[in-house]
Amino acid sequence: MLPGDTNPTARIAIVGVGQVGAAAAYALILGSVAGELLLVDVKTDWRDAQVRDLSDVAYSINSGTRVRAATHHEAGQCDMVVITAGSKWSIGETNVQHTQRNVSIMRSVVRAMTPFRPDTVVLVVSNPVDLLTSIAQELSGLSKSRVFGSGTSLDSMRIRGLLADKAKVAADSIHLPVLGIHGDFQVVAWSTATINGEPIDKFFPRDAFKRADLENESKHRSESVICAKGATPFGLGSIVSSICSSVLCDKRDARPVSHFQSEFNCCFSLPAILGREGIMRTIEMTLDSDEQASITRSAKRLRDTVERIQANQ
Ligand SMILES: NC(=O)c1ccc[n+]([C@@H]2O[C@H](COP(=O)([O-])OP(=O)(O)OC[C@H]3O[C@@H](n4cnc5c(N)ncnc54)[C@H](O)[C@@H]3O)[C@@H](O)[C@H]2O)c1
Repeated sequence: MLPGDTNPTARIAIVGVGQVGAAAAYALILGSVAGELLLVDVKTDWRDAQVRDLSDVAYSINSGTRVRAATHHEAGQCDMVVITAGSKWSIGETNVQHTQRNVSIMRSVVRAMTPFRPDTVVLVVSNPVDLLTSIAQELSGLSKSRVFGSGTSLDSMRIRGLLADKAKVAADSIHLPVLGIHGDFQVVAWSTATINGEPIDKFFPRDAFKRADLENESKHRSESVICAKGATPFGLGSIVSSICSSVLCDKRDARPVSHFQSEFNCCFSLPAILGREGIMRTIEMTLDSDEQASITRSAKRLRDTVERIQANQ
């Protein structure tokens, strides 16, 4: 990391130091993104073991980040809080039951941290990320711009990498965001795709490859990794670290993240500028009519689910 990527006076808390939380901590320590990293988990023996293991990483590279155990309340007083608390799917559990369990974990995590320091920025990573971001935002008492979710950041990074491999160019010469609700209904914004600043159709003839194949590879890669090893910690861990750096160093860079959309009264991913106050602004995009209709359909479904859950709380 470069000096402009770190903020030595900042404190970050990670709530839920399972596989994803620990990978995020590892990436944050390697990058010395903040001066102090507070780890929180309901399993306190587990949390303390993660503190000892990750402290060794900090010592081994002379990191500017120190690691310690903390409570939920202390987490709510940090500059930034990353929520990776969740539960794994159990055999026999339906999707609805699993979602309800994660909603109830998110409620208890957010309630245990309130009142938050008013300038805290909260990054929600736990799934289903758009639903849980919408719920955390409502319960936190923070301004809407200060609570956002990782959303489709990993999906966008992944499809950009896959397309870069095909085009034999660097990944950062590709613009191809994945937008909407993370998961089955996310939308790849092909109509906006560019390679080296030129529309994708100028680079690749339309029949050069099947776009649906690339989308499916990107969408289903997490499932295949989870089937084989139980979690997808590393990709997301490194994205969490770079999002924290964008916020704490007030970088004002653009990323597709899940944030509040007033038209739908819930959170989902559109590109946004990130800075010290969280979401600084949404970037307006002109999508084609199919892409827009697909996002609108799934956003309305999410809004109905959020309203149903809020009515039953
Ligand atoms: N948004 C994405 O792209 C994406 C990608 C991968 C994983 N995830 C999500 O990240 C979350 C974590 O995944 P994981 O593989 O690390 O799971 P994990 O089971 O390994 O870790 C979850 C941790 O949360 C802790 N926890 C549970 N309730 C808590 C509470 N109330 N307070 C504090 N800690 C609590 C558990 O003790 C556990 O250590 C899951 O919801 C997963 O679906 C999201």
